[in-house]
Amino acid sequence: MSIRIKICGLRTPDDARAAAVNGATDIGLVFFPKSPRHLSFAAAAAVAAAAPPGIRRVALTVDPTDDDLTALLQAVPVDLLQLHGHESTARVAAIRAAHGVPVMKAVGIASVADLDALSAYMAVSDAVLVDAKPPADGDLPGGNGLSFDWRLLVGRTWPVPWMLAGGLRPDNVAEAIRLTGAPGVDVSSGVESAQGVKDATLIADFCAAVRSA
Ligand SMILES: O=C(O)c1ccccc1N[C@@H]1O[C@H](COP(=O)(O)O)[C@@H](O)[C@H]1O
Repeated sequence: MSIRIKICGLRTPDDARAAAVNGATDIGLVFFPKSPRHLSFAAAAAVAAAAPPGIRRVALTVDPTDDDLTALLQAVPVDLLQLHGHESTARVAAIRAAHGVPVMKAVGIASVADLDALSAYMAVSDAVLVDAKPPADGDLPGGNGLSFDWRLLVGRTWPVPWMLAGGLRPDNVAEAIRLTGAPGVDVSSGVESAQGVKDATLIADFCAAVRSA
C-alpha cells in the first residue's frame, strides 16, 4: 500500500519542490499568525504554484471564521482544509457544507478517552488527522514536535481516511507506521533544521523512511 506523506508548514517554493521530488503526496500551508510557519496569502499562493499537479494542497487553519475561509479560498488554491483548533463537530459539518472544500479535522490524542472524540469527527469529516495533544501552556495547537503513545491506535480501524501526526521524524516514522498501520503521515518539526525552516535532506530522509516501512 502506498502511504500518503504530508509535509506541513512549507514556506517557500523550494520547500514545495523538495517535497514533490521526494514523493510527498500533500503539502501543508499554515494560516495561523502565532506559528513560525504562518504564511501571507501571496506567499502561500507562490508555494502552492510550485507544487506539481497531483500534489494535494492542504490549508491549515485554527478556529477560522467563515469570512477567514472565504478570503483564504479566494486567494490560494486549496484541495483540503485542515481544521486544527477547537472546532466542534457541528462547526466542521457547517464549514464543509458552506465552503465546498473537503475537510480534515485534527484531533489531539493523549488517552483512550480521546478516541471517542475522534470517532465523532469521522461522521462529519472527509479525513481525520490523529495528532498529539499540545502542551497546556503552549502557543501552538500543533507543530510542537511532540508524539503520543502510538500503542493507543494498535488494532483500530477507521471508516474515513486518516493521517498520523505529532513528533514524527525520519528516525521514528517507520516504526510509527508499522505499529499503527497509518495510511498517511504528516510531519512538520521533524523535517526542519530550525523552527519554521524546512530542510531538503530531512524531507528526503523522511520520505525514504516512510517507503521503508
Ligand atoms: O505547524 C504549525 O505551526 C501548526 C500550527 C498550528 C496548528 C498545527 C500546526 N501543525 C500541525 O501539527 C502537526 C504535528 O506537527 P509536528 O510534526 O509534531 O511538528 C503537523 O503535522 C501540522 O499538521
